[in-house]
Amino acid sequence: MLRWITAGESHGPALVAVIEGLPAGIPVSSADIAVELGRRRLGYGRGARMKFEQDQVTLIGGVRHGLTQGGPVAVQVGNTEWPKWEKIMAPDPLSDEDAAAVLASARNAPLTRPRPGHADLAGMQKYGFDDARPVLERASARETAARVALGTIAQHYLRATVGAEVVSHVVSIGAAEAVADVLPTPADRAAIDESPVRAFHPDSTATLVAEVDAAKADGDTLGGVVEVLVYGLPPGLGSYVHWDRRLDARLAGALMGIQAMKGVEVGDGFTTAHRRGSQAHDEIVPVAGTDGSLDGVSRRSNRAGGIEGGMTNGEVLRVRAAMKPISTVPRALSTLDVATGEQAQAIHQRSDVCAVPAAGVVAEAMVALVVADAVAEKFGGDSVAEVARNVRAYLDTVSQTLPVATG
Ligand SMILES: Cc1cc2nc3c(=O)[nH]c(=O)nc-3n(C[C@H](O)[C@H](O)[C@H](O)COP(=O)(O)O)c2cc1C
Ligand SMILES: C=C(O[C@@H]1CC(C(=O)O)=C[C@@H](OP(=O)(O)O)[C@H]1O)C(=O)O
Repeated sequence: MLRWITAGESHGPALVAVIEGLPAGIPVSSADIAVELGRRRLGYGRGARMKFEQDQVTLIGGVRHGLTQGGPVAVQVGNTEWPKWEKIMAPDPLSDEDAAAVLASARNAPLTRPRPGHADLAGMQKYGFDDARPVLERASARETAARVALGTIAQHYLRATVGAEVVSHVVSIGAAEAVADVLPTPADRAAIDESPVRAFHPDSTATLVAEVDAAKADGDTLGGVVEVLVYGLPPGLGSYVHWDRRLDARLAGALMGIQAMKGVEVGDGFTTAHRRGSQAHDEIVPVAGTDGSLDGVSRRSNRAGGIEGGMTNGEVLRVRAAMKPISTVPRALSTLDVATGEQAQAIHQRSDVCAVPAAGVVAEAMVALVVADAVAEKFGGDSVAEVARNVRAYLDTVSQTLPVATG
């Protein structure tokens, strides 16, 4: 079982993340994590903050000379903007002089006009704050940098043990849909990252970019849909025996746990609900070996997205997440000022117009973490070699559970 947790605020000194339960021998370095964090910062429509702020990765524990050691792995993602926030976000009590300076600073002006759609108002009510600052500091999707750091390790674990690879792409932004003809494979990762909107089909990029430009020109914001695919998973990860062991349920929870995600689809999900059964399921076909005997099974389609009965079925895992539009809307929405009780316009200093491309990278991380957990649960093992051995032994067993020779 993998356990992991993140801590830290948007304008704090650093985010930290710890993951426990990984075997020894997973190759990973701070440079690998930095590459993934760089991917998360990209994307057409991101706000000014992404340009001037930088992530500083430090592996604090659990990794030696590029390999995990079997203990908890701790990662710190430092924030280069910290000096500007050092007093406003200071963990320790301030001297009278510093407290007076913070009170007078424009940067620390109380945020009393909560944004509809953000965590501000409900967070203030829940925790008893009269200022949205402490709420938005932790609700902010800056925290997803910590998840992507852990997701990098999860992806390396999947590659080293079961040989699985994760890829994500943007399916739509606002009302603009990407061309959907063939699914991307891991070989397409670099090409997808080269698109400013992380679209796979080259004809999609201009359409999606134009949608972002139009929203920006209108002082508005956008959401969209991202898809994550995992290639190379064995059948039998997750289980049908209990609701909280179902892999689809675990993936849905993890994806919905990303800030601003409001829908999750497994395979053809919502479309399948409109189909008849004969058009909904993935027919099973035997695969013959060179001598004509049964060598495996395959499917005529993959509408289920690689999961049946809460378990992987050996096909490509495919899930989507729907992101709502960014709630810090430049043409600010109506709210109340909690300091006066009067009608007001919601806070708007700066924000992303659209963060869907970045959300795809975060979704990859969440999927990798859930699938890595399911692999750890099924195969155990304290070293990568032991996990890989367990995987091979299981795959041999799986082929033996198929009916005997057909030919
Ligand atoms: C990568 C990413 C970037 C985001 N950027 C912003 C942003 O710049 N401004 C904003 O208001 N919300 C942004 N959000 C969404 C908020 O974090 C989110 O709406 C808020 O935490 C409330 O949670 P909820 O939308 O799940 O209810 C972003 C989300 C993600 C995943
Ligand atoms: C900092 C990141 O994203 C932030 C997520 C976010 C939000 O409300 O979720 C709001 C914006 O921050 P600010 O309100 O300070 O401009 C984004 O820039 C990041 O992704 O690293």
